[in-house]
Amino acid sequence: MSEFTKTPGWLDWYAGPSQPRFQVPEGAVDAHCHVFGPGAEFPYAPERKYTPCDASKAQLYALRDHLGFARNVVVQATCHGADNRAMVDALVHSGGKARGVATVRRSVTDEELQAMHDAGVRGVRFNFVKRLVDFTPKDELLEIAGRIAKLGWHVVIYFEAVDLPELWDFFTALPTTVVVDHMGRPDVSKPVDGPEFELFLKFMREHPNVWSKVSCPERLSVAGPKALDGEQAAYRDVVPFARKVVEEFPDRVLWGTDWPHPNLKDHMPDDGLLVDFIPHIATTPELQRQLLVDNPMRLYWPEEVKG
Ligand SMILES: O=C(O)c1cc(C(=O)O)oc(=O)c1
Repeated sequence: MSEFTKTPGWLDWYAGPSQPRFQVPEGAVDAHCHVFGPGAEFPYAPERKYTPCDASKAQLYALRDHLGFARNVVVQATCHGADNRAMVDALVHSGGKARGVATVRRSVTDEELQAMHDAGVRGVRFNFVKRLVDFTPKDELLEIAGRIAKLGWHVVIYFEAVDLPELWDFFTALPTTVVVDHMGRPDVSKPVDGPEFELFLKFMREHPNVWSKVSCPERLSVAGPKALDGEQAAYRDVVPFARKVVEEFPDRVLWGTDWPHPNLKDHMPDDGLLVDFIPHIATTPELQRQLLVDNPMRLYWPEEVKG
């Protein structure tokens, strides 16, 4: 029994997701998902901002198989702070089918970084979303970035669109590939060709080392409809934003379920219907293959990519 009590109002992941109508290409990678605990085995961090339901590696890999994916990238969830044991445990029990993104502090040793590398970690996450983490000084993050660059890792950044101007100089100084979570959380009630999203596109245009996950329509959508009850046109207000990024930067985009969808307040999506969102944003088999196979393989399993 876990001694943890979930944050009030917590929504658990959707049990019994539907079978997607969209068949993902062979070898597809779910490049953004998490494990939570289980808390009794891998306790949540004292400094966490939320306490989730448990979401184990076995449940994650069952979802992978159900949706038709071949591999996962497991991103350290903030409820585990810089204790990467649950994520690393998921990687080492994946049979080589999962890679990971860790959260580390400057106190991490080279031996610990190497052990994580051996387990399949290929990146660190810097989080600037204030409801999720306490502030970390930029000099500490730059020091970490310099160290992990030597391992060939990349930096994943999570921030809100309104904070991009202030973070621009820091982001553009990072010495690695930089992967933006959830398109930098655009406000999709604003125009897709308005100044806020244009700044994000400019960030990607001017910096060829910047990639984006075109994930989390369930988080970004304002007008819906929700991916529930067989809805095949879910989150249509997010489509123009994600489609724009996929079409302009087809070789620098990734997609992930974001399972088990931390901190959703309004509803929990049916992950099968979330997969059916993909062909609305990557509209040709070629774009779908780049998004789901070629790009994540190049970033996370480069040794398996020929030529
Ligand atoms: O928006 C969020 O609440 C959220 C949280 C986390 C995390 O807690 O790690 O990860 C995500 O990708 C998104």
